[in-house]
Amino acid sequence: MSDAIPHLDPAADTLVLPAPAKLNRLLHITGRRPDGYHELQTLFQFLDIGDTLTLRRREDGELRLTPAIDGVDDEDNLVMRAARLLQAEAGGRRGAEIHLDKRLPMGGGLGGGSSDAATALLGLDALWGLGLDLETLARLGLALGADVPVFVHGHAAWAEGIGERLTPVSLDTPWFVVIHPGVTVSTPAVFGAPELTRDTPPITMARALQGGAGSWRNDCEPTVRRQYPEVARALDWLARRAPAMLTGTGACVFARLETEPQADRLLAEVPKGWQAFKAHGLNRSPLHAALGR
Ligand SMILES: C[C@@](CO)(OP(=O)(O)O)[C@H](O)COP(=O)(O)OP(=O)(O)OC[C@H]1O[C@@H](n2ccc(N)nc2=O)[C@H](O)[C@@H]1O
Ligand SMILES: Nc1ncnc2c1ncn2[C@@H]1O[C@H](COP(=O)(O)OP(=O)(O)O)[C@@H](O)[C@H]1O
Repeated sequence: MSDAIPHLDPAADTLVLPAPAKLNRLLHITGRRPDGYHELQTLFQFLDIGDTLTLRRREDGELRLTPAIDGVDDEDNLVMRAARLLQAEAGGRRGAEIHLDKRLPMGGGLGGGSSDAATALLGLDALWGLGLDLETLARLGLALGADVPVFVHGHAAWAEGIGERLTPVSLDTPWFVVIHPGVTVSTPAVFGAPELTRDTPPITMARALQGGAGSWRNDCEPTVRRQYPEVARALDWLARRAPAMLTGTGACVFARLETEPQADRLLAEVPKGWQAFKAHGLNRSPLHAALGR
Protein backbone atom coordinates (compact mmCIF):
# COMPACT_ATOMS: atom_id res chain seq x y z
CA MET A 1 0.00 0.00 0.00
CA SER A 2 1.40 3.38 -0.99
CA ASP A 3 2.27 5.85 1.72
CA ALA A 4 3.00 8.52 -0.87
CA ILE A 5 1.55 11.91 -0.09
CA PRO A 6 -0.73 12.83 -2.98
CA HIS A 7 -0.67 16.35 -4.38
CA LEU A 8 -3.31 18.27 -2.53
CA ASP A 9 -2.86 21.55 -4.34
CA PRO A 10 -6.14 22.91 -5.70
CA ALA A 11 -5.06 22.10 -9.26
CA ALA A 12 -4.67 18.36 -8.51
CA ASP A 13 -7.61 16.51 -10.00
CA THR A 14 -6.62 12.93 -9.05
CA LEU A 15 -6.02 11.31 -5.67
CA VAL A 16 -4.81 7.74 -5.11
CA LEU A 17 -5.68 6.71 -1.55
CA PRO A 18 -5.51 3.60 0.64
CA ALA A 19 -8.51 1.97 2.32
CA PRO A 20 -6.82 -0.16 5.00
CA ALA A 21 -8.20 -3.30 6.62
CA LYS A 22 -8.97 -3.48 10.34
CA LEU A 23 -8.76 -6.20 12.94
CA ASN A 24 -10.87 -6.51 16.08
CA ARG A 25 -8.11 -7.32 18.60
CA LEU A 26 -10.79 -7.83 21.31
CA LEU A 27 -14.55 -8.10 20.89
CA HIS A 28 -16.99 -8.41 23.78
CA ILE A 29 -20.78 -8.47 23.43
CA THR A 30 -22.24 -6.76 26.47
CA GLY A 31 -25.93 -6.57 25.62
CA ARG A 32 -28.68 -6.31 23.05
CA ARG A 33 -30.61 -3.10 22.28
CA PRO A 34 -34.38 -3.03 21.82
CA ASP A 35 -33.86 -2.73 18.02
CA GLY A 36 -31.97 -6.07 18.04
CA TYR A 37 -28.49 -4.57 17.52
CA HIS A 38 -25.81 -5.75 19.91
CA GLU A 39 -23.81 -3.56 22.27
CA LEU A 40 -20.11 -4.19 21.82
CA GLN A 41 -16.80 -3.35 23.37
CA THR A 42 -14.01 -3.73 20.88
CA LEU A 43 -10.41 -2.75 20.11
CA PHE A 44 -9.92 -1.73 16.48
CA GLN A 45 -6.50 -1.65 14.86
CA PHE A 46 -5.53 -1.00 11.23
CA LEU A 47 -3.39 -3.10 8.92
CA ASP A 48 -0.91 -1.86 6.33
CA ILE A 49 -2.78 -3.63 3.55
CA GLY A 50 -6.14 -2.90 1.97
CA ASP A 51 -8.02 -1.64 -1.06
CA THR A 52 -7.04 1.40 -3.14
CA LEU A 53 -9.34 4.14 -4.42
CA THR A 54 -8.43 6.47 -7.28
CA LEU A 55 -10.58 9.59 -7.32
CA ARG A 56 -10.69 11.98 -10.26
CA ARG A 57 -12.65 15.19 -10.40
CA ARG A 58 -15.46 15.41 -13.00
CA GLU A 59 -16.69 18.80 -13.99
CA ASP A 60 -20.16 17.58 -15.07
CA GLY A 61 -21.35 16.70 -11.56
CA GLU A 62 -21.69 12.96 -12.32
CA LEU A 63 -20.50 10.16 -10.03
CA ARG A 64 -19.10 7.04 -11.72
CA LEU A 65 -17.62 3.93 -10.11
CA THR A 66 -15.50 1.25 -11.80
CA PRO A 67 -15.18 -1.68 -11.92
CA ALA A 68 -18.45 -3.35 -10.88
CA ILE A 69 -18.08 -5.73 -7.89
CA ASP A 70 -19.60 -9.19 -8.26
CA GLY A 71 -22.79 -9.45 -6.22
CA VAL A 72 -23.00 -5.75 -5.28
CA ASP A 73 -25.07 -3.30 -7.38
CA ASP A 74 -23.12 -0.11 -8.11
CA GLU A 75 -25.64 1.99 -6.23
CA ASP A 76 -25.34 -0.33 -3.18
CA ASN A 77 -21.56 -0.20 -3.22
CA LEU A 78 -20.52 1.58 -0.02
CA VAL A 79 -18.18 3.79 -2.07
CA MET A 80 -21.06 5.08 -4.17
CA ARG A 81 -23.32 5.47 -1.15
CA ALA A 82 -20.62 7.48 0.64
CA ALA A 83 -20.05 9.64 -2.43
CA ARG A 84 -23.78 10.37 -2.81
CA LEU A 85 -24.11 11.26 0.87
CA LEU A 86 -21.20 13.69 0.66
CA GLN A 87 -22.45 15.15 -2.60
CA ALA A 88 -25.82 15.88 -0.98
CA GLU A 89 -24.11 17.38 2.10
CA ALA A 90 -21.86 19.58 -0.05
CA GLY A 91 -24.49 20.81 -2.48
CA GLY A 92 -23.53 22.08 -5.92
CA ARG A 93 -22.52 20.06 -8.94
CA ARG A 94 -19.49 18.17 -7.71
CA GLY A 95 -18.67 14.98 -9.56
CA ALA A 96 -16.02 12.27 -9.54
CA GLU A 97 -14.76 9.23 -11.38
CA ILE A 98 -13.88 6.58 -8.80
CA HIS A 99 -11.84 3.45 -9.42
CA LEU A 100 -11.89 0.82 -6.66
CA ASP A 101 -9.04 -1.67 -6.63
CA LYS A 102 -10.62 -4.32 -4.39
CA ARG A 103 -8.11 -6.61 -2.72
CA LEU A 104 -9.71 -7.34 0.66
CA PRO A 105 -12.07 -10.32 0.82
CA MET A 106 -15.67 -9.18 1.20
CA GLY A 107 -17.52 -10.02 4.38
CA GLY A 108 -14.30 -11.27 5.96
CA GLY A 109 -14.41 -9.23 9.16
CA LEU A 110 -11.64 -6.98 7.80
CA GLY A 111 -13.99 -4.01 7.35
CA GLY A 112 -13.14 -3.49 3.68
CA GLY A 113 -16.49 -2.02 2.65
CA SER A 114 -16.51 0.34 5.63
CA SER A 115 -12.94 1.40 4.92
CA ASP A 116 -13.74 2.01 1.23
CA ALA A 117 -16.62 4.25 2.37
CA ALA A 118 -14.38 6.22 4.75
CA THR A 119 -11.72 6.69 2.06
CA ALA A 120 -14.40 7.93 -0.35
CA LEU A 121 -15.63 10.43 2.29
CA LEU A 122 -12.20 11.83 3.18
CA GLY A 123 -10.88 11.63 -0.37
CA LEU A 124 -13.83 13.42 -1.97
CA ASP A 125 -13.78 16.01 0.83
CA ALA A 126 -10.17 16.75 -0.19
CA LEU A 127 -10.79 16.53 -3.96
CA TRP A 128 -13.77 18.88 -3.77
CA GLY A 129 -12.07 21.22 -1.27
CA LEU A 130 -14.95 20.98 1.21
CA GLY A 131 -12.89 21.16 4.40
CA LEU A 132 -15.41 19.19 6.49
CA ASP A 133 -14.17 18.11 9.91
CA LEU A 134 -13.73 14.46 10.88
CA GLU A 135 -16.72 14.58 13.27
CA THR A 136 -19.03 15.56 10.40
CA LEU A 137 -17.59 12.91 8.10
CA ALA A 138 -17.86 10.25 10.84
CA ARG A 139 -21.52 11.17 11.40
CA LEU A 140 -22.21 10.75 7.68
CA GLY A 141 -20.26 7.48 7.72
CA LEU A 142 -22.17 6.02 10.66
CA ALA A 143 -25.31 6.04 8.51
CA LEU A 144 -23.50 3.57 6.23
CA GLY A 145 -22.22 1.19 8.90
CA ALA A 146 -21.05 0.94 12.49
CA ASP A 147 -17.44 0.36 11.45
CA VAL A 148 -17.13 3.46 9.23
CA PRO A 149 -16.39 6.06 11.98
CA VAL A 150 -13.17 4.41 13.17
CA PHE A 151 -11.83 4.51 9.61
CA VAL A 152 -12.85 8.19 9.34
CA HIS A 153 -11.08 9.13 12.57
CA GLY A 154 -8.04 7.10 11.56
CA HIS A 155 -6.71 6.07 14.95
CA ALA A 156 -6.74 2.64 16.61
CA ALA A 157 -9.57 2.82 19.09
CA TRP A 158 -11.49 1.37 21.99
CA ALA A 159 -15.08 1.33 20.73
CA GLU A 160 -18.37 0.99 22.54
CA GLY A 161 -22.06 1.20 21.62
CA ILE A 162 -22.38 -0.58 18.29
CA GLY A 163 -18.82 0.51 17.59
CA GLU A 164 -19.37 4.23 17.12
CA ARG A 165 -18.28 5.59 20.53
CA LEU A 166 -14.54 5.82 20.05
CA THR A 167 -11.57 6.52 22.28
CA PRO A 168 -8.17 6.57 20.53
CA VAL A 169 -5.64 4.08 21.89
CA SER A 170 -2.11 2.95 21.04
CA LEU A 171 -1.87 -0.83 20.88
CA ASP A 172 1.13 -3.07 20.39
CA THR A 173 1.94 -3.21 16.67
CA PRO A 174 2.97 -6.78 15.90
CA TRP A 175 2.95 -8.60 12.60
CA PHE A 176 -0.09 -10.67 11.74
CA VAL A 177 -0.75 -13.63 9.51
CA VAL A 178 -4.36 -13.45 8.37
CA ILE A 179 -6.13 -16.50 6.92
CA HIS A 180 -9.38 -16.45 4.99
CA PRO A 181 -10.69 -20.02 5.29
CA GLY A 182 -12.78 -19.65 2.13
CA VAL A 183 -16.25 -19.65 3.68
CA THR A 184 -18.72 -16.77 3.78
CA VAL A 185 -19.92 -15.96 7.28
CA SER A 186 -23.36 -14.42 7.67
CA THR A 187 -23.10 -11.61 10.25
CA PRO A 188 -26.89 -11.70 10.96
CA ALA A 189 -26.71 -15.50 11.50
CA VAL A 190 -23.92 -15.06 14.06
CA PHE A 191 -25.70 -12.24 15.89
CA GLY A 192 -28.97 -14.17 15.70
CA ALA A 193 -27.60 -17.42 17.20
CA PRO A 194 -29.47 -18.30 20.43
CA GLU A 195 -26.31 -19.44 22.22
CA LEU A 196 -24.24 -16.33 21.41
CA THR A 197 -22.67 -14.79 24.53
CA ARG A 198 -24.50 -11.49 24.98
CA ASP A 199 -23.89 -10.77 28.63
CA THR A 200 -20.19 -10.21 29.04
CA PRO A 201 -19.91 -7.68 31.88
CA PRO A 202 -18.69 -4.33 30.53
CA ILE A 203 -15.08 -3.58 31.44
CA THR A 204 -13.17 -0.32 31.47
CA MET A 205 -10.81 0.53 28.65
CA ALA A 206 -7.98 0.72 31.19
CA ARG A 207 -8.64 -2.86 32.26
CA ALA A 208 -8.79 -4.11 28.68
CA LEU A 209 -5.46 -2.47 27.88
CA GLN A 210 -3.86 -3.58 31.13
CA GLY A 211 -4.72 -7.22 30.38
CA GLY A 212 -2.73 -7.03 27.15
CA ALA A 213 -3.04 -9.03 23.95
CA GLY A 214 -2.72 -12.38 25.74
CA SER A 215 -6.02 -11.78 27.55
CA TRP A 216 -8.06 -10.59 24.55
CA ARG A 217 -10.82 -12.71 23.01
CA ASN A 218 -13.76 -12.45 20.61
CA ASP A 219 -17.21 -13.41 21.97
CA CYS A 220 -18.36 -14.37 18.45
CA GLU A 221 -15.72 -17.10 18.20
CA PRO A 222 -17.57 -20.06 19.81
CA THR A 223 -20.66 -19.44 17.65
CA VAL A 224 -18.66 -18.96 14.44
CA ARG A 225 -16.62 -22.10 15.22
CA ARG A 226 -19.84 -24.09 15.60
CA GLN A 227 -21.54 -22.68 12.49
CA TYR A 228 -18.44 -22.79 10.26
CA PRO A 229 -16.15 -25.80 10.93
CA GLU A 230 -13.62 -24.53 8.36
CA VAL A 231 -13.11 -21.39 10.47
CA ALA A 232 -12.59 -23.63 13.52
CA ARG A 233 -9.99 -25.64 11.56
CA ALA A 234 -8.12 -22.47 10.54
CA LEU A 235 -8.19 -21.17 14.13
CA ASP A 236 -6.93 -24.48 15.52
CA TRP A 237 -4.20 -24.68 12.89
CA LEU A 238 -3.00 -21.14 13.67
CA ALA A 239 -3.31 -21.50 17.45
CA ARG A 240 -0.88 -24.43 17.42
CA ARG A 241 1.75 -22.02 16.05
CA ALA A 242 0.99 -18.56 17.55
CA PRO A 243 -1.71 -16.75 19.56
CA ALA A 244 -4.74 -16.70 17.24
CA MET A 245 -8.15 -15.00 17.09
CA LEU A 246 -11.19 -14.32 14.92
CA THR A 247 -11.75 -10.77 13.60
CA GLY A 248 -15.28 -9.35 13.75
CA THR A 249 -17.72 -12.11 12.86
CA GLY A 250 -15.09 -13.70 10.60
CA ALA A 251 -14.47 -15.47 8.38
CA CYS A 252 -10.88 -14.20 8.72
CA VAL A 253 -8.68 -15.38 11.57
CA PHE A 254 -5.31 -13.97 12.53
CA ALA A 255 -2.16 -14.91 14.41
CA ARG A 256 0.06 -12.43 16.21
CA LEU A 257 3.84 -12.55 15.69
CA GLU A 258 6.62 -10.38 17.04
CA THR A 259 8.71 -10.11 13.88
CA GLU A 260 8.29 -10.07 10.12
CA PRO A 261 10.55 -13.12 9.58
CA GLN A 262 8.33 -15.11 12.00
CA ALA A 263 5.30 -13.99 9.97
CA ASP A 264 7.04 -15.03 6.74
CA ARG A 265 7.84 -18.48 8.14
CA LEU A 266 4.26 -19.03 9.29
CA LEU A 267 2.85 -17.75 6.00
CA ALA A 268 4.98 -20.23 4.07
CA GLU A 269 3.43 -23.11 6.06
CA VAL A 270 -0.25 -22.18 5.47
CA PRO A 271 -1.98 -25.10 3.73
CA LYS A 272 -2.98 -24.60 0.11
CA GLY A 273 -6.68 -23.87 -0.20
CA TRP A 274 -6.69 -21.11 2.39
CA GLN A 275 -5.98 -17.56 1.23
CA ALA A 276 -3.42 -15.96 3.53
CA PHE A 277 -1.33 -12.82 3.83
CA LYS A 278 0.91 -11.07 6.31
CA ALA A 279 0.37 -7.51 7.50
CA HIS A 280 1.71 -5.09 10.06
CA GLY A 281 -0.54 -3.60 12.78
CA LEU A 282 -0.86 0.20 12.66
CA ASN A 283 -2.24 2.67 15.19
CA ARG A 284 -2.54 5.44 12.59
CA SER A 285 -4.46 4.83 9.40
CA PRO A 286 -2.36 5.04 6.22
CA LEU A 287 -5.25 7.04 4.76
CA HIS A 288 -4.62 9.86 7.23
CA ALA A 289 -0.88 9.60 6.69
CA ALA A 290 -1.49 9.97 2.93
CA LEU A 291 -3.84 12.94 3.35
CA GLY A 292 -1.78 14.58 6.09
CA ARG A 293 -4.85 14.79 8.38
C1 LIG B 1 -19.23 -7.04 14.57
C2 LIG B 1 -18.38 -6.22 13.62
C3 LIG B 1 -17.16 -5.73 14.40
O1 LIG B 1 -16.31 -4.93 13.66
O2 LIG B 1 -17.98 -7.15 12.66
P1 LIG B 1 -17.61 -7.27 11.11
O3 LIG B 1 -18.79 -6.90 10.27
O4 LIG B 1 -16.44 -6.41 10.85
O5 LIG B 1 -17.31 -8.74 10.96
C4 LIG B 1 -19.18 -5.04 13.10
O6 LIG B 1 -19.49 -4.14 14.15
C5 LIG B 1 -20.48 -5.37 12.40
O7 LIG B 1 -21.04 -4.14 12.00
P2 LIG B 1 -21.71 -3.90 10.59
O8 LIG B 1 -20.71 -4.25 9.53
O9 LIG B 1 -22.32 -2.57 10.59
O10 LIG B 1 -22.80 -5.02 10.60
P3 LIG B 1 -23.87 -5.31 9.47
O11 LIG B 1 -23.27 -6.17 8.43
O12 LIG B 1 -24.55 -4.07 9.07
O13 LIG B 1 -24.87 -6.14 10.39
C6 LIG B 1 -25.65 -7.15 9.91
C7 LIG B 1 -26.58 -7.60 11.02
O14 LIG B 1 -25.82 -8.06 12.16
C8 LIG B 1 -26.47 -7.70 13.35
N1 LIG B 1 -25.64 -6.82 14.17
C9 LIG B 1 -24.59 -6.14 13.65
C10 LIG B 1 -23.81 -5.31 14.46
C11 LIG B 1 -24.16 -5.21 15.84
N2 LIG B 1 -23.45 -4.43 16.65
N3 LIG B 1 -25.19 -5.90 16.32
C12 LIG B 1 -25.94 -6.72 15.52
O15 LIG B 1 -26.86 -7.34 15.99
C13 LIG B 1 -27.77 -7.04 12.95
O16 LIG B 1 -28.75 -8.04 12.86
C14 LIG B 1 -27.45 -6.50 11.57
O17 LIG B 1 -28.59 -6.34 10.79
N1 LIG C 1 -17.02 -1.48 -1.51
C1 LIG C 1 -17.44 -2.59 -0.86
N2 LIG C 1 -16.55 -3.50 -0.45
C2 LIG C 1 -16.96 -4.61 0.22
N3 LIG C 1 -18.21 -4.90 0.51
C3 LIG C 1 -19.15 -4.04 0.13
C4 LIG C 1 -18.80 -2.85 -0.59
N4 LIG C 1 -19.92 -2.20 -0.80
C5 LIG C 1 -20.93 -2.93 -0.29
N5 LIG C 1 -20.47 -4.04 0.27
C6 LIG C 1 -21.29 -5.06 1.00
O1 LIG C 1 -20.90 -5.02 2.39
C7 LIG C 1 -20.73 -6.33 2.92
C8 LIG C 1 -19.71 -6.31 4.07
O2 LIG C 1 -18.47 -6.11 3.53
P1 LIG C 1 -17.06 -5.97 4.27
O3 LIG C 1 -16.93 -4.62 4.87
O4 LIG C 1 -16.03 -6.37 3.30
O5 LIG C 1 -17.08 -7.06 5.41
P2 LIG C 1 -17.07 -7.08 6.99
O6 LIG C 1 -18.21 -6.19 7.46
O7 LIG C 1 -17.27 -8.53 7.33
O8 LIG C 1 -15.75 -6.60 7.45
C9 LIG C 1 -20.35 -7.18 1.71
O9 LIG C 1 -20.76 -8.50 1.86
C10 LIG C 1 -21.05 -6.49 0.54
O10 LIG C 1 -22.33 -7.05 0.31
